[in-house]
Amino acid sequence: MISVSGEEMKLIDKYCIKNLGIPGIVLMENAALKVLKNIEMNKYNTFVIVCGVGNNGGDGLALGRHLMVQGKKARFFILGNMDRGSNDFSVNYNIIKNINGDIVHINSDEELSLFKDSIIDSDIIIDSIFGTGLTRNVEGIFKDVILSINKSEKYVISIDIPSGLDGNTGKILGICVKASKTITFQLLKRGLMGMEELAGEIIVEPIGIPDMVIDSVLGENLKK
Ligand SMILES: NC(=O)C1=CN([C@@H]2O[C@H](COP(=O)(O)OP(=O)(O)OC[C@H]3O[C@@H](n4cnc5c(N)ncnc54)[C@H](O)[C@@H]3O)[C@@H](O)[C@H]2O)[C@H](O)CC1
Ligand SMILES: [K+]
Repeated sequence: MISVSGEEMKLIDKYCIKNLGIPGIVLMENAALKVLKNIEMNKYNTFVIVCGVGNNGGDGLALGRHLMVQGKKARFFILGNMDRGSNDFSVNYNIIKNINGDIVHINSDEELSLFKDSIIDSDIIIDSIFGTGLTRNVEGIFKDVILSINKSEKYVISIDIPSGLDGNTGKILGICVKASKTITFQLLKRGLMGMEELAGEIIVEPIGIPDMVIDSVLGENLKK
């Protein structure tokens, strides 16, 4: 099976959007539906969805919208500076606001303890904090949240990559979510290889990226 670095995945993403005209929001929606497909819906009713403000977070918001539409209880916890939200994250954030979604921004100890209480009452946690955009060690409130997720021993699904794991090297950057299942998009990220201990069951799901893009980007990189 082909494996890619986070950087290569971003180049593939960019090629799709810039050269083929497939909007990123379409890839994000496809990604969300592929995570939905891998959730045993009859088992879970109350979801806690933890979102960063990048596209990984956007995936979680889009997934949560589909869960809400299917009658599931979803509470969204947002981590990070909203002013730095990616465009596609913001599109899905606004939709959740418009459908009166239950959103909590974790900026204080008070909201952190609300988060801890919510995960105790939940059936399942969705980890959409960081994906291939993780750039440095996880610290502060992000670390506290991941600690709480891991302490909860709840069933956890990580979107694309367990948050805190470097998608290129497989290194843990400070702390990492311990997932029960990880749904990674289109191609296996190199950092996930052999990481079932942390990522749980790893499922690679295509999200509609044509092979010609992968051949062209990876072919280019192989030539370098
Ligand atoms: N083709 C595809 O594979 C698709 C992937 N999708 C999803 O997009 C993410 C990658 O999104 P990106 O916006 O590049 O980055 P992240 O969301 O992973 O995170 C970036 C976000 O987090 C901040 N950040 C980074 N490191 C830290 C840190 N240590 N502490 C705090 N904050 C940090 C950074 O500043 C950004 O704000 C990919 O994984 C997929 O889930 C698309 O949705 C669909 C196509
Ligand atoms: K994640």
